[in-house]
Amino acid sequence: MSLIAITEVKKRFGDVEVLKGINLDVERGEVVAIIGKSGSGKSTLLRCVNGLEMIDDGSIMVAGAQLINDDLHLKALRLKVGMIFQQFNLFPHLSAGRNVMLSQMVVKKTPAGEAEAMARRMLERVGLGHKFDAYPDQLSGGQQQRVAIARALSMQPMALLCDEITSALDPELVNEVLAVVKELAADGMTLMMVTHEMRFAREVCDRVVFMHQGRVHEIGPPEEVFGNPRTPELRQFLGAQLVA
Ligand SMILES: Nc1ncnc2c1ncn2[C@@H]1O[C@H](COP(=O)(O)OP(=O)(O)OP(=O)(O)O)[C@@H](O)[C@H]1O
Repeated sequence: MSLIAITEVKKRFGDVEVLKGINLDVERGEVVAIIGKSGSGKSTLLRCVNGLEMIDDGSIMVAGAQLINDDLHLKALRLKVGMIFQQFNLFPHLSAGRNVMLSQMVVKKTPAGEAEAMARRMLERVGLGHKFDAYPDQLSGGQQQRVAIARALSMQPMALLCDEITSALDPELVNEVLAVVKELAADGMTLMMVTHEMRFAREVCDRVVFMHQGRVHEIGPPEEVFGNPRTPELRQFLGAQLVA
């Protein structure tokens, strides 16, 4: 059984249908990149998987459980599926360690001692074991994003959704964040990532989904999607990336 099963998912905002019947199964341990032009529906798809947006039609199953729009189900879902955003959303008045502890204590009711031990382990895992007491404004953007990754990992999710997590970073800080993601992938974490980092998608991902106008337009292993694009839309998109 797939860890994430997306079937005929439709989503509209007002009159505009943004997702027009998405089918996508993500297996345990699989790393899936989602690429496509601005406005093609990539973020909306991730947000639907995490229950941040409600779907209008179709179904999403995570670990065999149907995504249902009520508070209890959504809370359970968000424990299974972590999400990391372009903006790091750390609390500025809390240290890195406290930021990582907080969600465990609030959402999971983890006792402080246990949450601290987990925070130290997860900060270590993203290479920031020495920054437990540092405040966000004492950290670079790349370090802040790694704290956000540690925070998501501390909830022990079954899968992580990454929405353009390097887009707000200065170019020289992108690689340190991607290196962490690469390690997570090597450790077997299931990942769905919306990304503009084509080289990374090619190197690290098992499958690449090209979205176009709310549909999965092409899907396949990176060597196929990047090496042998079948549709003019994907060829044009990849061409524009090369020029950019
Ligand atoms: N909350 C919302 N209300 C109304 N329209 C929305 C909302 N969220 C997204 N949209 C619209 O849905 C479409 C798809 O947006 P989405 O953010 O999913 O695209 P994307 O492929 O992730 O683009 P980008 O690469 O620019 O982030 C866009 O036209 C956007 O304006």
